[in-house]
Amino acid sequence: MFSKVLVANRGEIAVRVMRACEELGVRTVAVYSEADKHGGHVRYADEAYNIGPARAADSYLDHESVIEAARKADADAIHPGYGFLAENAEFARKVEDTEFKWVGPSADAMERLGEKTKARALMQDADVPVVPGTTEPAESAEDVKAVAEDYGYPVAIKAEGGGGGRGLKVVHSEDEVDDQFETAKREGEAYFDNASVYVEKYLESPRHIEVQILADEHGNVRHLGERDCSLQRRHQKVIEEAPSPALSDDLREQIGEAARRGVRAADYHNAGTVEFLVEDGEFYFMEVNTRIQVEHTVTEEVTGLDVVKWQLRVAAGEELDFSQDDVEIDGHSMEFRINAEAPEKEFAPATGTLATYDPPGGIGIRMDDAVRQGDEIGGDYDSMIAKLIVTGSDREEVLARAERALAEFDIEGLRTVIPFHRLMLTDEAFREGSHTTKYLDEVLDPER
Ligand SMILES: Nc1ncc2cc(-c3cccc4ccccc34)c(N3CC[C@@H](N)C3)nc2n1
Ligand SMILES: [Ca+2]
Repeated sequence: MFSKVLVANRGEIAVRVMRACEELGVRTVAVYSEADKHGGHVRYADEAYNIGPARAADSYLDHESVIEAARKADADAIHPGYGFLAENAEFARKVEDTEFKWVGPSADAMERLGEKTKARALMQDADVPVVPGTTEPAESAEDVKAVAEDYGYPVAIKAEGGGGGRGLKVVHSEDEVDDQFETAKREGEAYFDNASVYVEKYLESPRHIEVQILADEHGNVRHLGERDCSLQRRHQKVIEEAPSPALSDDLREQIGEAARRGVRAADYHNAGTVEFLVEDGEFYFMEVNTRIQVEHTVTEEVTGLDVVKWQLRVAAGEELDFSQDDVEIDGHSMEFRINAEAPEKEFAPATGTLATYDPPGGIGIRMDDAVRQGDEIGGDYDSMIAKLIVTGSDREEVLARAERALAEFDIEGLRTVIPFHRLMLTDEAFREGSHTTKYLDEVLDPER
């Protein structure tokens, strides 16, 4: 096991990784920008290095600054967290070429799976159902029409460099194809520096189901069950849960095994998430996230497995010491992202001072955060300041416990989405688990 790990991130995920290190007897190194010099992750670490000004491009995204800090600290490994450089194959390759171990999949695996059309072809070869469409880039509007010929409208034109809702164009009829195709390529070039697009049958109201994977460097691949991320607003996940209320046990088993096959075929190691769309009892591969995710927590709560500790052990060459049959889903868990945003102002980012920060407690409550009362919350980075994870024996108990926890949660001095979460818990569709990925957008912005 490593003796010292540098966490190339900030906020709650940096503290999360450092907690795993603490439990493994590993010393921790924080990196921070000028804006974060009093940050929670700096307070928590054994040592900390300034890597630049507030602007992420000049600090948390600066390859050389991060590697330089690892050298100064004489760290053994670098854990990227999520966001920032976590899925940057170029940086992963740079780290692989240094004396530091990269805590994540290989740069090659990231590249194999990062290219959406390559990933789709690879999954198809592994008998993983993919959303019907092309596994090669679309060269012309004719390719779009060909998919519509086979599967009907609407179809989706997706940018190879897109993801997370960016670079997705829905085409409802043939007369829209030419313009939408040209626009998709132009925007792909402009936003992702990649004009390549591909085509899929557009599923009208899918659930967004993702499977947590752990794979060691000795050929063991396990899935840790699924998460349901269907409650989203403009492609931002709001509440995630495990297990999904929408899957039968049979579908659960099929999706988990498909995810394992796909990851094995990709020669993938460490933690990863295989994303699927589920509609009418069918599931379709969408993409792989080659990083630890914000919502990994709900999987940990229902399996009892510490995914981040396993990332560190696998990176240190250890074997997964449990079989697939040992993985049991017990109970139910929901994660509420606590964002500094004003729900009444279209969720605009909010800044201010945490005059009061009094999170809930009690049975089944987990808080993953890096803030404390009195902290300044600026607008330099993403708006999530904490995660409230609520676990219980079943979904009903989680809903009741979440209502209690959100009622206890007291934040003054800063607008947050807590009132929105309280409202969601009174929503009929959400309470019965029948919401789809479109539900929120249709409820909150019906005219969109
Ligand atoms: N062929 C096909 N059909 C339906 C889809 C539905 C989504 C989707 C997934 C999750 C939330 C959404 C919210 C509004 C609109 C779409 C979604 C989707 N996403 C959204 C972000 C990225 N992960 C891919 N791709 C889709 N692709
Ligand atoms: Ca994704």
